[in-house]
Amino acid sequence: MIRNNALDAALRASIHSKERSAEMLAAPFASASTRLVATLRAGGQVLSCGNGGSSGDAQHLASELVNRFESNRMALPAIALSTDSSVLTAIANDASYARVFARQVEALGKPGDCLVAFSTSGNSENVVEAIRSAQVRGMWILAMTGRDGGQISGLLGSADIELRIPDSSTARIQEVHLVLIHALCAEVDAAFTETDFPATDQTTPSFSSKILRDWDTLQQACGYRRPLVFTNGVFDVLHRGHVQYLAEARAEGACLVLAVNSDASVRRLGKGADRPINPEDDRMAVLAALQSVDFVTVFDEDTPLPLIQKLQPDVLIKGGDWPVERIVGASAVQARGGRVLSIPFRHQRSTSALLEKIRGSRP
Ligand SMILES: O=C(CO)[C@@H](O)[C@H](O)[C@H](O)[C@H](O)COP(=O)(O)O
Ligand SMILES: [Zn+2]
Repeated sequence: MIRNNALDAALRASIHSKERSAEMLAAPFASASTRLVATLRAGGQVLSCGNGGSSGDAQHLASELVNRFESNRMALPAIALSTDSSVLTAIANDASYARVFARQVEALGKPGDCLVAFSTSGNSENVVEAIRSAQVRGMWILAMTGRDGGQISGLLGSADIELRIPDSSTARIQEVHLVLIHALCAEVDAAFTETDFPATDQTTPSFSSKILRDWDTLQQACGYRRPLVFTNGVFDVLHRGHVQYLAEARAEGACLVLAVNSDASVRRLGKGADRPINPEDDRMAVLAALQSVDFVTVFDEDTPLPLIQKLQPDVLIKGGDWPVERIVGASAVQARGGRVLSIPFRHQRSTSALLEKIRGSRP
């Protein structure tokens, strides 16, 4: 058998690097794949970037998300930021090469999206700048690094994930990055099977899957989808004011959880003997059909405080009739650095007024 020493050495070194990575990256890889799937399920997109061989990796990942990896599934949104030479040359020429990815993140990134940042040294300035811009926009970072993780490692926050290859050779690090790309894509393929997304509706999961009564299940489903927005209410007879307010609430983050008062808890509010008009199952079904609502749940307590404490939302929202200081759970959310908003009503509508009108028109 003829062997080539250079090839043997490269293959041996690559295998060694892959074996060490298998030992060290199992846990962060599991978090990264779970989080990537959750991001895509929430309608978030993936932006990817890197230089040289890593720009190829960024493109490789995006192509397999947009098209497919090994099995048929819906198309998924991903853009490699190293592909448009007009955009790249304009930014590099008018600003600087350090800004080529950051500027595109500012143009395309939305809260809850993922930036996959490839850098074997962890020090490429344009990748570092892209990470900073993505963090400002409420995106999370999946950093694919090597060596000691460089500057990138120090920039990452608690919401970010680093897959750092334990090697010091750029080539070996890139070789393991490619294995990670394929392993991530296999997890994405498995999560987005044709069964989950039937051919008749390839983009919208069925609305009944948004109704999660069990708070543990809800916490698992939305825990990674941050910034997480929470609101609550009775929502007995849905009207235009509700729809507008929920759309504005959703725009504040990457996922909106809506908790409705149970029928028993509505009765305790003393709105009238015949309230709620619509039982909780019906109210939840109608709300789950709204595009702005990611999950609907129910609470039986007098206030949603226990649920807010469990989910730890980043943004807590009520309608404009609630001043911030009276919003239940406000101090718990603010203590974690979250925001509490009272969204002014743009349409003066109320369920009680609607009901009076209907009753008044009875023959
Ligand atoms: O592919 C290779 C080396 O294998 C090179 O093109 C390499 O990617 C370039 O030198 C990059 O500029 C290195 O950047 P980084 O990995 O340190 O961020
Ligand atoms: Zn290379």
